[in-house]
Amino acid sequence: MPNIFSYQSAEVDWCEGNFEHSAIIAEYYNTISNVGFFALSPVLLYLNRQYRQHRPVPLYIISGLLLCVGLFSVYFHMTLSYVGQLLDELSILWTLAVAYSFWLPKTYFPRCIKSRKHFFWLTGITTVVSTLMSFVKPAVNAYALNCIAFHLLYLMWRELKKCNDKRVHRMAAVMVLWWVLAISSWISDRWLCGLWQAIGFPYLHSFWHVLIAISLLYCFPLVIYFDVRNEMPSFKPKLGYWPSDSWPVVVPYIALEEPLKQC
Ligand SMILES: CCCCCCCC/C=C\CCCCCCCC(=O)N[C@@H](CO)[C@H](O)/C=C/CCCCCCCCCCCCC
Ligand SMILES: [Ca+2]
Ligand SMILES: [Zn+2]
Repeated sequence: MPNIFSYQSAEVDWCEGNFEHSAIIAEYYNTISNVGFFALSPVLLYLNRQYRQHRPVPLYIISGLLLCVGLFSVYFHMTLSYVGQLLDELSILWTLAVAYSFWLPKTYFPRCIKSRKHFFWLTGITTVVSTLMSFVKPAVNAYALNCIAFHLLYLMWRELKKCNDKRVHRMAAVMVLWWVLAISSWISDRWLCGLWQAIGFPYLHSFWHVLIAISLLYCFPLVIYFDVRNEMPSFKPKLGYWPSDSWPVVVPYIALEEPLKQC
């Protein structure tokens, strides 16, 4: 029986050639391109610090989980081991589960769920079952995870229908654009590897890492914006860009404004 920790024991092998740039790192560019996930957490925590002061638990837990996603993705591409692949996929699954538990607006709860506490239990049980099922055919897991993005898009669209702020709509459009580029790179690497190898550019999966990290940079402020609007009625969310609106490269964040108090 092959050792599940051994190099190249995973079901999946990405298009980039193995051990071409290092004797210990199987896919060199797919490994180093995870750097974005390590930057994402401190950026989210720092820029959204007003939100963090009022709702520290979700932001700290999600930031920690994003670091795990980066770490396990590095381990996976470095070794291409079976354990690496499962850790990579399961860390994404649990990050999504925690994000949904904290941030899914109550209006989207199934009818039988009466409170967020019950929703926590539902997501917890669903995620444990999915974790067990993920061992059946690990190669399918990534496809299932990518499908969740379509549900996220649907949620964003429903929430945007209730929002008149043009800047927020623009930020959502930019997020979708980055995601389309990201998912196109992921699919191209998976399905058209022969073509990319033939032209000597089998690096699309590293582009996916960078592009999905950028789309998350837009996705989280949007989620925070809707959370403040739905769950923190004493504040008004305000979209800002760091370092300033006029810079060519900017990072979005959410500031909290207290609506004028009536005496
Ligand atoms: C109300 C809900 C709020 C949800 C907030 C979103 C939380 C997103 C959390 C984590 C996503 C991390 C995805 C990074 C993957 C990096 C590792 C990787 O590349 N793994 C591959 C193998 O190396 C593996 O094949 C990839 C699997 C697919 C993962 C797809 C995850 C879907 C993420 C949704 C992203 C939303 C962005 C914009 C949505 C339109
Ligand atoms: Ca490879
Ligand atoms: Zn990857």
